[in-house]
Amino acid sequence: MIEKKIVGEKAVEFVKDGMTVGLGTGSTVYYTIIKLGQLMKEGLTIKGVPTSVETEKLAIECGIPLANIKEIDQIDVAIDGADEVDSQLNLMKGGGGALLREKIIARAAKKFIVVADPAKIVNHLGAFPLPIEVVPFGVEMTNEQIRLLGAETKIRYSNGNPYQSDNGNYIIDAKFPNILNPVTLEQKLNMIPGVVENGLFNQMANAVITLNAEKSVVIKNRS
Ligand SMILES: O=C[C@H](O)[C@H](O)[C@H](O)COP(=O)(O)O
Repeated sequence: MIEKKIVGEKAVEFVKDGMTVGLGTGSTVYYTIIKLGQLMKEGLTIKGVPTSVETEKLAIECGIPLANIKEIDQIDVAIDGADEVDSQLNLMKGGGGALLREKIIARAAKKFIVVADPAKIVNHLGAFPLPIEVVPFGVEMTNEQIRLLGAETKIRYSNGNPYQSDNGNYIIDAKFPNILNPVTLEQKLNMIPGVVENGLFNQMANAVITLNAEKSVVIKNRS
C-alpha cells in the first residue's frame, strides 16, 4: 500500500549516523527498515534492535547490524507501526503478535516514532480487538478475567493451534466497546494474573507520521 511506504520511508529522517535504532514489526515499518538498509549502503552507520524474529531476519537481509540487547546502553530512537492511533496519540498495537518486545523497546528508547497510514487514525481506540499476551498456563481462566472487564474475547489461533508469540506465549484478542479510558484499561489488564502485557501503548509515542486528507505527510507531535 503506497501510504504505508510513504510514511514508513519518512521515518528515516529521525535516524542519524551512529544511532542505535529500535526496529518495530509489521507492514509499515517494513518500509522504514528497507530504506535504512539502502541508506547504509550509502554510508549511514547504525545498529538495530529488532522487536521480533521477523524483523531480525529482515534487518539482517538489509545489512543492518544488530546490537546485542544485553550490552545496549541506550536506544536513541524506536520506530514502529500501530493498529490504531487516537487523538492523544495513544496506540493500540500487537496485530502481528509482537507487542511485548515492541513495548519493551519503545519504553527504553529516548524517542518513539510511529508510522501509521491514515486508516489507523481514530477518535477512540477499540474498533480493532485489543491484543493481550498471556502465559499458556491457565489461559481459559485468564480469558475469563479479561471477559469480566467487558470484552468479547478470542484466543488467537494459527494453523489450528493457539498462536505462539516469539516469547512462547499466547495472544487473546479482546474486543472492548469504545475504549474511552485506555490508561485505566491498560493498568487493569496488566493486574490480571496470567497477563504478560497488553497492546495499549499510552502516552508513549513522541510523534506519529501519517498522511492528511490531501495525502501529504503530517507529523503529529504529542503535547
Ligand atoms: O504486532 C504487531 C505490531 O504491533 C504492528 O506494529 C502493528 O500490528 C501494525 O502493523 P502494520 O504496520 O502491518 O499495520
